[in-house]
This record gives sequence, structure tokens and C-alpha cells, in this order.
Amino acid sequence: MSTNSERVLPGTGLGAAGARAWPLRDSAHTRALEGSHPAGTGNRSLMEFAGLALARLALAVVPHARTIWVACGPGNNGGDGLEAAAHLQQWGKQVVVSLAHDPEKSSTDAHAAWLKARAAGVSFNDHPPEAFDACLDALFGIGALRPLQGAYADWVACMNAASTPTIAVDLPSGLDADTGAAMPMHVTAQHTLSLLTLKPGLFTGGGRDACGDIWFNDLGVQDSSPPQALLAGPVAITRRLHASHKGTFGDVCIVGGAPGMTGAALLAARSALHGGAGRVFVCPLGAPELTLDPQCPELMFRSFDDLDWSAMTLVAGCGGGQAIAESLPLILGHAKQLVLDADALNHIAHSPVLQQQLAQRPAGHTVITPHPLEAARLLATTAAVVQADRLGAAQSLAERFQCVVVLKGSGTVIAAPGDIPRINPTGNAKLATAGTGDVLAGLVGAHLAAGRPAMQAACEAVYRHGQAADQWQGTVLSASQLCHRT
Ligand SMILES: NC(=O)C1=CN([C@@H]2O[C@H](COP(=O)(O)OP(=O)(O)OC[C@H]3O[C@@H](n4cnc5c(N)ncnc54)[C@H](O)[C@@H]3O)[C@@H](O)[C@H]2O)[C@@H](O)CC1
Ligand SMILES: Nc1ncnc2c1ncn2[C@@H]1O[C@H](COP(=O)(O)OP(=O)(O)O)[C@@H](O)[C@H]1O
Ligand SMILES: [K+]
Repeated sequence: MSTNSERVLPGTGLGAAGARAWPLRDSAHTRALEGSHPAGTGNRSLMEFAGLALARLALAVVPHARTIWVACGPGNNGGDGLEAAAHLQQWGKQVVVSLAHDPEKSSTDAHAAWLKARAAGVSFNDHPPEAFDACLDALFGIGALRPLQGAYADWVACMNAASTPTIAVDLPSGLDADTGAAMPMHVTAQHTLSLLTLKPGLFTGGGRDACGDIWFNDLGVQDSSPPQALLAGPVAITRRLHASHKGTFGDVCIVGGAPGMTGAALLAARSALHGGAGRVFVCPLGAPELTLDPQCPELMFRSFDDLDWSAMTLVAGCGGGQAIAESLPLILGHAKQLVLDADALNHIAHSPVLQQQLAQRPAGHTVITPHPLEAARLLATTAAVVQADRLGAAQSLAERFQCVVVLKGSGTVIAAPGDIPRINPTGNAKLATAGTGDVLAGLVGAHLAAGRPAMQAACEAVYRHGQAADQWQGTVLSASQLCHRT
């Protein structure tokens, strides 16, 4: 087996992000994989490998911990914790295990792990130790079924209140492995070791906050089957050929900026320019008198009716207000390549005719960039429902509207009809400020204009946008500065 666990993503969201396109597999697939490798590799069970990997990670990340509390649940997640407990005790740690179930009723592997922990001299206690230097959360993994109550809830509260680090076994207890939805009572860990497979829920929704640093150990099981999702990998640097000109990198036209919202259109336009577009035009719907952006004089201002945008990449909706509504039938019908954001999406959500037009656009030329509430309006549901299954919501939108979907938020999901959805690993809450979505829309436009296929354009733009936030110096980020850093 690969004895070393690999760090996939730092919990802070700052610094280097996932260096490759990791395959992500849901709990149904993980269970099937477990079933096909019941004995692990060699003579050891998967649980034995898992326990060893956990104990080694604990030693690596909390080397000076003396007392380690291992909170074990009734299933195999608890069994992994017991295996780890036995190793850590044998390596000289003082290990205290808490159980709230009858170990005689455990699975064969978990029962064997309990016997090993007892033989190793681990202490058992119904309550957490008074003081501990680290904790293993081995309560629930992919089998968590219902909200945590009683002793389990008390133990989670104790872990979360402690100033010492928690290492979550497989996933933080109370987090949904497939969706990243967190139960009201869930563990907030400093490290999470995902076992056998990397689960998508670790990377989106509540996952990033619950997991801390994300580590992976495949327990020696190779899996080449198609994943349910992929972590988006870094953007390859593309060399600009000497023999190129501004036409090579495409024209972007921003249509938006209703009265009082002109800034949104300017942010998208500046972002498209700094994102590499050859030429950028702005059609400010609410400010026809605007002819210059003094801070970005490269931008060209036109009236939407006078501009021949048929061969351009259109970015529509940024600050569009009501004004964008009347242009949408034309835009949906004739734009060669199109990014739809904000109010363009809100109008489409209210119009079955526009929805049909969107779904009938030629394949591979359209990207929509909803935040969860805009996605909810398009799906005629609530933002809470979208957030409860971000991968599912993004895929539904992609299938329904036959376009690439960028569902924004922590762990942005990028989906396309018939394709494996991607989860973006870059970005952090510094982006939670007005205008950063406009910057993203402009950047997607620049990548489309450069000739990238829509899915690639969306993935690259989202990655770069988040990476700029991860590399941001200082605590406060502003959208106008972000335009220059992507
Ligand atoms: N068996 C194996 O070969 C392997 C197992 N692994 C571990 O096993 C885990 C999955 O094991 P299980 O399928 O046993 O699932 P879990 O250990 O996550 O939990 C399932 C058990 O908890 C109970 N339960 C669920 N929610 C509860 C709640 N709110 N309150 C009280 N009890 C509750 C269920 O009735 C069931 O008994 C993985 O997450 C992973 O940690 C992995 O290490 C890979 C290998
Ligand atoms: N907590 C967060 N973590 C990661 N990314 C975030 C977070 N909050 C916002 N973002 C990103 O910032 C951008 C905000 O877009 P949006 O909500 O449309 O804002 P606006 O309309 O004000 O520009 C999106 O790219 C989103 O993914
Ligand atoms: K756990």
C-alpha cells in the first residue's frame, strides 16, 4: 500500500492549491470499491491499512501530542479509529477511546480493532479526557444517517470547543460525503484524512470549513473507473506566439450596467482585458453618455444597437437590471459565444421563452455563472436546496439549459451536459465582496474569446479568479483590484 498520505489541499485556502485534477468518488462508489476489496491488499483488511495511515498522519501533524482522545462511532469509521488508537498507544502515546455502543455488536473488522486496542493498553472512557493534546474524530464517515444526538453530539461539541487539533477520519462527522452539506452539529477539523477515495463533499459547500487540511490515502487500492467529479487542476500556461496580433485573442463585448450599476459592466470589461482579450467593448445600457473609463482607457464604448457584435464573445447581465431584458432575445438568438450572469439569468428565470432560447443555442458556446440564489431561481427552488446538493444543482442546470454552468460559492462547481463536473479548489472568503462575480464573468469571456472550449474556458477562469484571491496580500480584497491580478 502507499503508506504515505498525500496532502491534497490546505485548509486555509491560501497558498498552493491542489496541484492536479484529483478524481472524486461518491459514497455509493466507495462502498462498491470496498466490497470488491474486502480483504484489502495482502493479508490485511482495509481497516487495518486505514488505521495505520491515520496513526501515521497523527504522528506527522501532531508529533508532540501526548494524550490523544479517539472518539469512536458504532460503524467502521469507529473501527478505523480503534485501529489507529492501538498503533498510537504502542508508539508511546496515552490514548483514551470513547465508545457509546456495544463493541460486541460491531462489524467483524471493527470488533477485531476493538480487541487490538484493548490488548495494546488503550484506556476506555465514556467521557472525553479532562485534557487532550489531539483528537481523532472517528464517529461517522460515509454512514452518517441522521443528526447527531446524545453522547455523539456532546463529543462533537467538546472537539469543536477544544483548542487542540482534531483529525477527522475519512470525513468530519456530520458532513455529507457526496454533497458537502453539513448537519447542524458537525465536526470542524484541522485535518481530514479521506480514505480509499477522495469524496466530493470535502471540497464544496460546508466541506472546506469542516475539513481543514485535506489528505488522501488510497489504502493501496487502484481505481481507474470514471469518477463522479474531478477537482479542477491548475491552468496550463499558454505561450503567445510571436506572430500573433490582437485579433488572435478575440473580442469581448460587455452588455450590462443599468442605471446605477455601470460599475459592474466596467469591472467585467477590465477583467476581460486583463484576462487577455484582444479588444474589449462596453455597451453600458444605463449610461449611454459614457465614452471613457479613465482608469482603463483601452476599453471602447459603443451603443449596443450600433455595434456589430455577431463575431464577438458577449458577456451579458453584469449590473443589467431591467435594461438587459429587452436585448436578451436578440443576444440569445445571435451571440456566437455567450456568458450570462446576474440579471440576465434572473430575467431568463422568469421567462419560459428565454429559457427555451437558451436551451436551443448551439452546443458548447454558452456559459452561465449563477450564484446559489440565481441558480435557485433558474431551477424554481430555494438557495438552501441548491446548497444542499451543489453538484446535483449544477448538473441539473447544465442538462436543462444545455450549457456550461458555473455555480459560484465555496468550492465553485463547473458542469456541462454529459461531462464530469469539476469542483474548483482555489478561492476563499476574501472573494465574498461585491463585484467579484462581475470580474469572473469578464474573465470567462476572455478565455472563451481566446478560443477555448466553453468547459475549459470556465474551469480556467474560475481557477485563476480563486488563485488571485489565494495569493492576495492583505485581509481585504476589492473587485477593482482583483481585475489586475488574475
Ligand atoms: N470496511 C472497510 O473495508 C473500510 C471502511 N472504511 C471506513 O468505514 C466508514 C464507513 O463505515 P460504515 O458504513 O460502518 O459507516 P459509519 O461508520 O460512518 O457509520 C455507520 C453506523 O453509524 C450509525 N449511525 C449513523 N448515523 C447515526 C447517528 N446520527 N447516531 C447514531 N448512530 C448513527 C449507523 O446505524 C451505522 O451503525 C468509512 O467512512 C471509513 O471510515 C474505510 O476505512 C475504508 C475501508
Ligand atoms: N466564501 C467564498 N469562498 C470562495 N469563493 C467565494 C466566496 N464568496 C464568494 N466567492 C466567489 O466570489 C464571487 C462572487 O460572485 P457574486 O456572488 O456573483 O458577486 P457579485 O454579484 O457581487 O459580483 C464568485 O466567484 C464566488 O464563487
Ligand atoms: K469521522
